[in-house]
Amino acid sequence: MLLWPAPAKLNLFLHITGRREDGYHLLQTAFQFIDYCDWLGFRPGADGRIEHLSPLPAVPVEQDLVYRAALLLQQRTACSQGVEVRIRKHLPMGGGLGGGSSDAATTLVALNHLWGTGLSISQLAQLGLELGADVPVFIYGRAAWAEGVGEQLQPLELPEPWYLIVTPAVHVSTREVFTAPELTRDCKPMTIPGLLAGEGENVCEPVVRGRYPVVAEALDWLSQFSPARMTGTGSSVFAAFDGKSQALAALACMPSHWQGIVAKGCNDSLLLDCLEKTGC
Ligand SMILES: C[C@](O)(CO)[C@H](O)COP(=O)(O)OP(=O)(O)OC[C@H]1O[C@@H](n2ccc(N)nc2=O)[C@H](O)[C@@H]1O
Ligand SMILES: Nc1ncnc2c1ncn2[C@@H]1O[C@H](COP(=O)(O)OP(=O)(O)OP(=O)(O)O)[C@@H](O)[C@H]1O
Repeated sequence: MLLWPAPAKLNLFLHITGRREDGYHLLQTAFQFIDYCDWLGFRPGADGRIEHLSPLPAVPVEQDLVYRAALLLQQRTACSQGVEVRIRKHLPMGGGLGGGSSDAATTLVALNHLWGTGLSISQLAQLGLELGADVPVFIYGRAAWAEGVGEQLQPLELPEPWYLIVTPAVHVSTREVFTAPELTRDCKPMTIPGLLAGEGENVCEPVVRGRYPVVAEALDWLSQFSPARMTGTGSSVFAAFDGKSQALAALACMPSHWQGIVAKGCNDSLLLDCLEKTGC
């Protein structure tokens, strides 16, 4: 069975410029992928059943984004086929690396191909947005400048450094951060040249630092090697290094109760590479 990658993302900065009427926050962010991923396997079947063969311990199957993505595509395209899905989960959950969203995106892209449902990439991205604000960027698979709730995307060419990503053992709820009264919601609009000149920060960082001291500790520890920042609403924090060996050397000093990943920044995601290689 072909395994499909569902890579992680980093938010290189994250600003909030306002709020929509439905309460969702208007963001500016830059997404870049890393070459570290979950792996998903799909076996299509004729009987219409969607079976999740490797459910996640803490997530009921009906709430799993892989199951929800498969069901959504099946229903919207009136597809009569089903599928057995297996996941090899590597990405930490609730870490701000977008693992659930990426699993959903890979499911939509893979099943659209395997079921022959014929949706365009932009139709898949629109469908994905119903599952989560981060899903569209994973469907397009290109590093991007994002606005709106993260669905207005412009491709970006960015340096592709090695990153050390540290995930302290704490689950940060995205909803909790976005409802925090102390969150800065009135950032002045930034521009792509500003990003490339090094401007930008993650406005969720002070909120998470204040509420989860272990994230503050991880940021402070990582900053001794290279400027460190939180991705998304945390809990993962990351720093860029010139080479893999420097990132691995820092990882070797990391306190053992944290999870650390050394990975390369990618402007094209592993999913996109896989589609290009297989000619899908
Ligand atoms: C923080 C980011 O990871 C940055 O990339 C994303 O904006 C979050 O995207 P996501 O995990 O796909 O988020 P969703 O599953 O759509 O939303 C989770 C919860 O976060 C809040 N939320 C999310 C995104 C957004 N732009 N504004 C919000 O207020 C909403 O209360 C929502 O109920
Ligand atoms: N396939 C899945 N993988 C991971 N989490 C899932 C999945 N399906 C549903 N979830 C739910 O989504 C929540 C967020 O998981 P995820 O790993 O995407 O967090 P995250 O990286 O912080 O995401 P984001 O930055 O997009 O908020 C989990 O706590 C879990 O309850």
